[in-house]
This record gives sequence, C-alpha cells and structure tokens, in this order.
Amino acid sequence: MTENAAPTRAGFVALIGEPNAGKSTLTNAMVGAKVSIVTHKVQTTRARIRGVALEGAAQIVFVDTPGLFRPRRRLDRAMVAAAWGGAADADIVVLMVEAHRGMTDGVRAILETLNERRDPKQIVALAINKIDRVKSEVLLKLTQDLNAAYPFAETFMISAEKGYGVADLRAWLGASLPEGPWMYPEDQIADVPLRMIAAEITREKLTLRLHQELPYQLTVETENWEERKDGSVRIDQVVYVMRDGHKGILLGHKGETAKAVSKAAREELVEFLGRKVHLFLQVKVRPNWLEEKERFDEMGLDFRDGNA
Ligand SMILES: Nc1nc2c(ncn2[C@@H]2O[C@H](COP(=O)(O)OP(=O)(O)OP(=O)(O)O)[C@@H](O)[C@H]2O)c(=O)[nH]1
Repeated sequence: MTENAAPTRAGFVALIGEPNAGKSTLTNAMVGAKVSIVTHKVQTTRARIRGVALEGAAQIVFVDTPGLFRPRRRLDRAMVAAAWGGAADADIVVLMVEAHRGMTDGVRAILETLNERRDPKQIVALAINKIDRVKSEVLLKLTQDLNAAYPFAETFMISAEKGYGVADLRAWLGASLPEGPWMYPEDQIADVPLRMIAAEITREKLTLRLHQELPYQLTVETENWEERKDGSVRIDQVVYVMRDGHKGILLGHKGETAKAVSKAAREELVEFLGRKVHLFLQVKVRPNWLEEKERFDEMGLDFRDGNA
C-alpha cells in the first residue's frame, strides 16, 4: 500500500499575553531550542521573535511577542504595538493566561481588545499556562470564565516549563494552519538576526543579575561580528545605560558583575553557535537612549509606534 504524502502546511502563530505569562518559555519548548530569552522578570521580551517548529508536514512559525500591559514609556508603547502587530499578521493567535493569576485586569483588557479586533479569518485559541501551580477545580472555573468572555476556537491547559500539553497544542496548531509551502528551510529554527540573538543572550544574563529597575534602563547591541580564520567568532557588544551610577553597578566591585555576565553570556553563545566565541563587552552611558531611533531599530522595534 502506498501512502499519500500529507499536504504541507505553514503559517504564523502569535503567542500573546500579559508579561510573564510564559510566551518565551512556550516558544522555546515548541522549537526545542532556546530562541527567546526567559527570565522571572516581566517585560523581558522586547521585540517579536520568530521560532520555527516542524509538526509532521506543517511548519509552524511561532511569533513570541512582548507582553501586553499598560504602556508608559516610548519603549513600552513600541513593545505593545509590536505585540498587537504580531497578532494581526498571524494565522492563529494563542492567548496565554497564567493559571494561578486567573482573570486579572490585564487579561480583561486583552480580551476586550481581542473582541474589538475580531477577524473571522483568524483562529484564536486559549492556552492556560502554569497548570503545575494550581488545582484542577480552579482550571475548570477559569476555562468557563475565559470562554464566556471570548469565543475561543479551542482551550488548552499546559505547562510550558514542564512540557505538559505542549505536544497536543503543537499537533492542533499544525493541523489548523493553512495548506501551503514551507517558508523556511527545514533546519532553520529562528528568524532573528544572529547579532540580535547574541545581544539578547547578554541582556538575559544582565537581567538575571541586576536588581530593580536597572534591567529596564539598559539595552545591549552587537556592534561587531567577526568570523575568524580559526573558526571562532569575535563578538563586540555595547551595553547602553542611562547614568554614570548604573555603569558602576553594572561593572560591580572590581568588575566582578561584568565579568560574571560576560562569562555566562559567552558560555551560552558557545553552545548556541557551536564554536569558540570571544566576547567583548563595553559599557557606555547614554542618558537618552530610550529616545533614540537607532536603538529601536537595533531591537527590531518601530520607533514611531512609541509616539504618545
Ligand atoms: N511554574 C511554571 N513556571 C513557568 C511556566 N512557564 C513559564 N514559567 C516561568 O514564568 C516566567 C516567565 O516566563 P517567560 O517565558 O519569560 O514569560 P513571557 O511571557 O515571555 O514574559 P515577557 O517577556 O515579560 O513577556 C519564567 O520564570 C518561567 O520560568 C510553567 O508552565 N510553570
């Protein structure tokens, strides 16, 4: 008996939700590799990161968006605009809600916008994440409340971190995408420039080590990327901070913080790139970087989206 090959499918799946809902964790779990940085702090993801996963004959392009929240700064406004922009362009939107936080004001606001933006051509599904943190009775009630607020095509209960329900969600997404040719080569797992992934890795290490507001007041850029004859790569990055005092905190006593960050970032880059990496970090004080268009361009954000 000969088997008929299933038609190829391909499309975009945007993951939206409040900051910390687990969008980056799910993107990485779906792709099977770390393409988007994850921290326990909110608003880590700044731009749209695309991770590519294969599910049978389907190529699913996950769009990990910045969290949706009430924006205050130009950067925040551009992040929220990038998230909704990602959702508008997607074949399927998955709203991620944290099981233990439930129907927050933030989730209500997102549901309201989803209702306003309703597009009959787009499938919108619900993924209740972090189910490892709650009892099943809570989940039932939350599922009912959320489905009463928006007619979701399907509801999934998952733990992106533990992997529960992730395969079911991926299978459903693959089967729900439109038929069509794949958009990326079979072995491509991300559509983000390498220099940006490298900067994001360093920003993740900084965010994990620095306290309070500082992670939100810095940005990292890869300034130079040099392939060397011996197969290694030299990466020069700049960390922009807003004040002299920030520079001191970032460097730490005898430069120890900067050294630890640089070591952790380099180790991850070696793993990611599969070769030797020479990483050089420089810290520059730039009081106004949050109002500079070049900084937004480097992050893959639209500067004008931040206009008040
Ligand atoms: N217990 C539990 N924690 C999770 C789960 N999924 C994600 N987390 C944690 O939740 C935190 C936030 O995860 P992220 O993936 O960075 O969340 P995000 O939605 O991308 O966050 P933003 O970048 O702020 O938009 C991290 O500390 C994750 O380890 C889960 O299924 N269970």
